[in-house]
Amino acid sequence: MTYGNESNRKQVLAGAHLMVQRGTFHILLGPNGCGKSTLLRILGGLLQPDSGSFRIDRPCGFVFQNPDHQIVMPTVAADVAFGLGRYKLREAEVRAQVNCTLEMVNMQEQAQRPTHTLSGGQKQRVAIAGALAENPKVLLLDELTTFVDADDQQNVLEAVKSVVGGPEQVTALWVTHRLEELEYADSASYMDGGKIQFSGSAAAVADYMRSLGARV
Ligand SMILES: Nc1ncnc2c1ncn2[C@@H]1O[C@H](COP(=O)(O)OP(=O)(O)OP(=O)(O)O)[C@@H](O)[C@H]1O
Repeated sequence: MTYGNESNRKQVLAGAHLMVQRGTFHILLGPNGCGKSTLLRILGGLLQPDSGSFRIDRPCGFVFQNPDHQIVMPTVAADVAFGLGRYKLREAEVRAQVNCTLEMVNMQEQAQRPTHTLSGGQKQRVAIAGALAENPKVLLLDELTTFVDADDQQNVLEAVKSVVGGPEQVTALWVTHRLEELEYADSASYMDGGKIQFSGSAAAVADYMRSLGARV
């Protein structure tokens, strides 16, 4: 993947080979600027790569680092319902789907809350519920816990963990800088210089990170 034009080209991905098993929680780690978000955006169809290929289950739900870029409605329930507008569902069906997805992220008690009164982590869970409402096979989650406190971090991770797998075999690809989050993952990868440098179980990646001098 290359950004820029003829006079100012920047190659960001250089043969990033990533394989994630369906129905698992996979963490993607790597230093700032190594290309994690670019890879995620390509997988989510938000960016068109100039070469290479990939296969991914569809539909995919994408959740951004800053929930304020994703939450568009004044209340929690209205926001989760927003994306369902294009499916021509009956009102009762929308209500049922909203309730069900808010329960998945443990936000059912907050359905009528104004979204601007939520904490960062609660907003992330509303954004996740919005993505889940459309029954995605894959959740692409870009640094959701960067700006949240420890309690919210745990709540957001547990919300994602609880929807992974299951009868629908939902897969989560979670980009983060926070190494302690490896304990939630089934598997992980470390990316640097536009390439996947190492992939394996969460424990194997933790060992690899230690070998690079990280405290895990
Ligand atoms: N739209 C763009 N135009 C030009 N360069 C870009 C664009 N988006 C990203 N880049 C550059 O591509 C490189 C990879 O960015 P990317 O956001 O994919 O990295 P990242 O690993 O997710 O970084 P971080 O952990 O800091 O979010 C960076 O050098 C970034 O500045």
